[in-house]
Amino acid sequence: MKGYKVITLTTFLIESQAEFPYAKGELTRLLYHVMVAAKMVNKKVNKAGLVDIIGEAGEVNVQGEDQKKLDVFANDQFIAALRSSGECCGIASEENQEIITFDDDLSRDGNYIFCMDPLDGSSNIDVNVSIGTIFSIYRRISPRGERAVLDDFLQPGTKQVAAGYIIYGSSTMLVYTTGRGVFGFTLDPSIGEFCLSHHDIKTPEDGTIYSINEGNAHEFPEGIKKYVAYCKDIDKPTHRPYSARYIGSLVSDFHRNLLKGGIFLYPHTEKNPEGKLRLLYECNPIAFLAEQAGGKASTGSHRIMEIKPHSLHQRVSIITGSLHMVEKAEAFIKEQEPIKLN
Ligand SMILES: O=P(O)(O)OC[C@H]1O[C@](O)(COP(=O)(O)O)[C@@H](O)[C@@H]1O
Ligand SMILES: [Mg+2]
Ligand SMILES: [Mg+2]
Repeated sequence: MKGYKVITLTTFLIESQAEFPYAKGELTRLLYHVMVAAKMVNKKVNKAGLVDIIGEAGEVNVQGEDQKKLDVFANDQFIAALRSSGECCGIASEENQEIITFDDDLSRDGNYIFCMDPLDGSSNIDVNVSIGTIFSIYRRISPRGERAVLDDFLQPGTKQVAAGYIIYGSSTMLVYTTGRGVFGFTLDPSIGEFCLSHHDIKTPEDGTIYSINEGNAHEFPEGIKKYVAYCKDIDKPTHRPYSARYIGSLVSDFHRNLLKGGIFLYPHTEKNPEGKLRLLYECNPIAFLAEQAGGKASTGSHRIMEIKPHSLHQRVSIITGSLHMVEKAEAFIKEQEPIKLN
């Protein structure tokens, strides 16, 4: 039987580390523990209907959302794995109001902080639609050995040393970047290993898929309304109308568009005047991956990764995906901006 060349994520992490002469293996160990937590969550997700992981946890999180049992389970798994890595001195999580820091000396000496959306696409958990985990890693700015502080987390996305997501779908994949391209690993259940399946992913500069929740269309800013209308126009030479695809899990919508070409938009609306998605653990990691794959990520007018965060759970508008499609959407938004008179 024709097999495939097995390059496991563990091997890949170790070999990539060799490219950094001064590396001490700290980031490798941290990413290794992310992989371990992903496997734990994957095991639960795969049998979500059979085990007691469906439904509400009975708590409301800092976002005012009802926490799902799987939100809490994933949060706990990642916190435990990151702690035992000894490389992580603090965590910002969608499910926790404040930053999580550790008392043990080993973790306090950790050089990295971790921002995470432990379970993305919560509204899809109970209906067997793909969901994910999103993460972003920074070097701390506070001194090693001390407790991590809020400022360690309020760094612009350009300071990320690594970012990625795990998608729990028809297969389970871990996709990440350390600023040297984007790589995808698929979990092979028969050997329990994430194996390299997508080398140096590049997203097409143009695509024919647009992803936006049109249920909010009446609240879209004018520029977004115009861009969505443009996507629906009939114009053969430019392959329009584009196809509308919206899963409602950021990870899954982004992943599809990353591979096929496309654009994902979640603009600000009356309901969410700042936008819905969170800068630290949804938009910044997605933006880093998009840019590393040759795509783009903006608020419509500003590069997401240049935003200086002011709070842990800050929300922003996001437009991300294929380069030319994002530029087109930005042009429609610019057109609608009031002309500034000097
Ligand atoms: O239901 P809406 O308003 O379209 O929002 C869907 C978006 O909200 C999210 O579910 C928010 O993430 P969480 O599930 O992690 O809270 C995104 O995954 C998704 O893109
Ligand atoms: Mg999310
Ligand atoms: Mg979430």
